[in-house]
Amino acid sequence: MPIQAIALDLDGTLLDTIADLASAANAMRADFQLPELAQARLESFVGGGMAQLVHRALTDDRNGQAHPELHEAGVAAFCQHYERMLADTTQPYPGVRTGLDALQALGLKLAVVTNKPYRFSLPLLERTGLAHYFDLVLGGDSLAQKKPHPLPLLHTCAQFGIAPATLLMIGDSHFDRDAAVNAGAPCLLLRYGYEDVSGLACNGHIDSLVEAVEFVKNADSLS
Ligand SMILES: O=C(O)COP(=O)(O)O
Ligand SMILES: [Mg+2]
Repeated sequence: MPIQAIALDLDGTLLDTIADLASAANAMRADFQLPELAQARLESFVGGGMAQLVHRALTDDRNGQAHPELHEAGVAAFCQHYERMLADTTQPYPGVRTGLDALQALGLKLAVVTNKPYRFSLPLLERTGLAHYFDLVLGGDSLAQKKPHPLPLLHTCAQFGIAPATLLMIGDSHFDRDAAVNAGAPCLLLRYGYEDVSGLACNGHIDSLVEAVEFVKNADSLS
């Protein structure tokens, strides 16, 4: 069955958000008298949504769990800072607009399926001029579960009236790949994002969204 719709990840896939995310995380750390962390370190903490990022950024540990009261204060501080610096440097990656134009021209429905909170996701898409491409935007807090749970992708399929095997997930992390596997959807991974995905099995590794266009054209059956 051919591909009928695309679910796109946001951070590290459509938008290069890391400088603004890192600034907000470091501003939060400064509020708690914690020293600044390198952007590359904070980049390795992104992918599992804001609550996880705040745990990791406060503890400087991938598996860290901040004390619940500290975490709650950290989330409030992070939100306040990120709201302010949301789109200071954030830009679409090269090839994103060309790729979205081409995918849309193929008649595909497009969705954003991100673990980022919705309150930041839609404004970022609007401020970077990408919002008009999407029929559906799901944040990490839009449903009861987020990636790698299959629910956001299955919800997207239900909204579009399509089968999971015809929804192509395009992302930059194991959260995206695992969500696709769990939903029974095919998946392409971008190499330029926030995780080294070279060792992750999927339907293909690409360097630009433009490369996804050929993949879709050639995809007769991926299930
Ligand atoms: O908010 C995150 O941690 C990651 O967001 P993403 O799902 O768009 O990569
Ligand atoms: Mg991502």
